[in-house]
Amino acid sequence: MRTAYRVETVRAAEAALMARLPDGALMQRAAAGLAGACATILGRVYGARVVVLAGSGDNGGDALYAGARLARRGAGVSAVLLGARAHEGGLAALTRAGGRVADDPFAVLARADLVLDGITGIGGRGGLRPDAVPVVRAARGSDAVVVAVDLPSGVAADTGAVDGEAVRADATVTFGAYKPGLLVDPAREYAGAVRLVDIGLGPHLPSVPELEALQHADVARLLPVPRVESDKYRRGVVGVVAGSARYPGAAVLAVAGALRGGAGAVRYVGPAGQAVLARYPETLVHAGPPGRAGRVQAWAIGPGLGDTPGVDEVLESDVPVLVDADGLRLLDPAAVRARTAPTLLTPHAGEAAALLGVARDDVEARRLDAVRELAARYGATVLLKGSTTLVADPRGDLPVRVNPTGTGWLATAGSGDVLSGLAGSLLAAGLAARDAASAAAYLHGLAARRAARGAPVAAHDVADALPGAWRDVIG
Ligand SMILES: NC(=O)C1=CN([C@@H]2O[C@H](COP(=O)(O)OP(=O)(O)OC[C@H]3O[C@@H](n4cnc5c(N)ncnc54)[C@H](O)[C@@H]3O)[C@@H](O)[C@H]2O)[C@@H](O)CC1
Ligand SMILES: Nc1ncnc2c1ncn2[C@@H]1O[C@H](COP(=O)(O)OP(=O)(O)O)[C@@H](O)[C@H]1O
Ligand SMILES: [K+]
Repeated sequence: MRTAYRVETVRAAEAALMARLPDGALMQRAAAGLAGACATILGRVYGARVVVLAGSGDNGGDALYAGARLARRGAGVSAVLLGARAHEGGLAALTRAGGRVADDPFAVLARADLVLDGITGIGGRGGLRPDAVPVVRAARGSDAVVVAVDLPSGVAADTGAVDGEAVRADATVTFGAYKPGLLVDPAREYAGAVRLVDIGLGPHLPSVPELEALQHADVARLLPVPRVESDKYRRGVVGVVAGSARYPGAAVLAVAGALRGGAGAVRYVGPAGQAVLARYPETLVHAGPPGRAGRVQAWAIGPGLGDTPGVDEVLESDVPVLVDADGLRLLDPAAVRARTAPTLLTPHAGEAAALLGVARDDVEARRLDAVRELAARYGATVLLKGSTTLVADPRGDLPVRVNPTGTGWLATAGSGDVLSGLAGSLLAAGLAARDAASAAAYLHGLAARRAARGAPVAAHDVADALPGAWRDVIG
């Protein structure tokens, strides 16, 4: 499990740790880790040209001390000082080690092999200030590798928002703990490859993080396994209510996901039964309505539904319900809040925006806030799809889960339908809504990577790759 903590929490842990250490020890740990990471990136430190962009706070201090360490190993290090002052100790160390303050920032940047972005870290507010913008652009425009110190300067550590201009790093070396912005877009994209340097913060961090990202072993523990006494009903039956005369394909894709999700049987309910059977003869089909289709352990409703009724009826049931796509447009918020069995809503940014009554751009800029707000408002588990898929629980004291798998190739019509079926199937197999959502997103993203391997994929390719992804996860 990978975890991320808010700035306030990191600062409290740092204060507790610092109280037990000599002055400056923590910064030296950070600088040593940073210099080591830079040495790995450079390959050869001796003779390398390094530029340190130093802001006025401790983030600049880390960068200057790391610059000093690289200078002692034979790198030519120049500092570009941004802001009213520079970290005194860091600048003195750099000078003592043979580094110097650049007379012409643009000249040194044009020849740099590596640029350290130490403008702002967790103390940064808003985007880059105007004096930093041309310098950062010159760094990005050069051939140098740009390494962000703790965080890319200009991104919001707690939300992942990027208001204004920010550093686009090739790599980020972060200290003590991941911050949410390093795992959530849009900021995540600015961070490049993220490396965590241990500075001893672990024992001082609370047990519940702000965010958590599951890994293979975590997902493997969640996935259902048939037992000797299992039969298809005990494994769970998932009811899929999807598709319409206009969009029969959505029904086929949702069923395709559901068949690979661990339920023992898939019951399709709706007008696209023929199309479903033509592709998946193992499906139990029923024309509807859902209440007459027979018992299920969970419903997944919504993909390609058009205006077909059924959402109200499904929400009245006493089993877990997943609502996606058109179902989200048709649902009555009061009916969701009144439910006693779990509800899982799976909007993309546009659907989330409609549910919240805000603009789509607002959701994309602040995904973490949006998913939490939706979960609280609807009293439901919410899986917010997109470049960073997030899962929030209505219980606000649980960490939001961020999905680490996936690929931009998943942004293809119908892939969300596969995800709905898959997550619905995991619900029917008995997983809690939060686990079903995060395990489904994980497998779905992994399947897409396996299917794509750098080339475009269709939604049904993703469904076909799910058993392989499942095998990867359980090892
Ligand atoms: N607290 C600690 O014990 C440790 C802190 N460390 C480093 O210290 C950093 C935090 O240091 P600080 O609290 O001094 O804060 P920062 O250095 O992150 O930023 C604060 C400074 O930047 C200025 N600033 C704020 N927003 C700005 C903007 N948009 N553009 C330009 N300047 C801006 C502020 O006026 C202030 O001088 C961490 O990110 C990490 O790099 C590490 O050395 C590890 C130990
Ligand atoms: N930029 C992106 N990077 C990675 N995954 C993405 C991106 N955009 C969308 N996705 C994923 O692709 C799927 C698309 O689902 P959705 O928006 O419901 O499309 P559809 O309704 O056509 O099936 C979701 O799993 C989503 O997380
Ligand atoms: K930085």
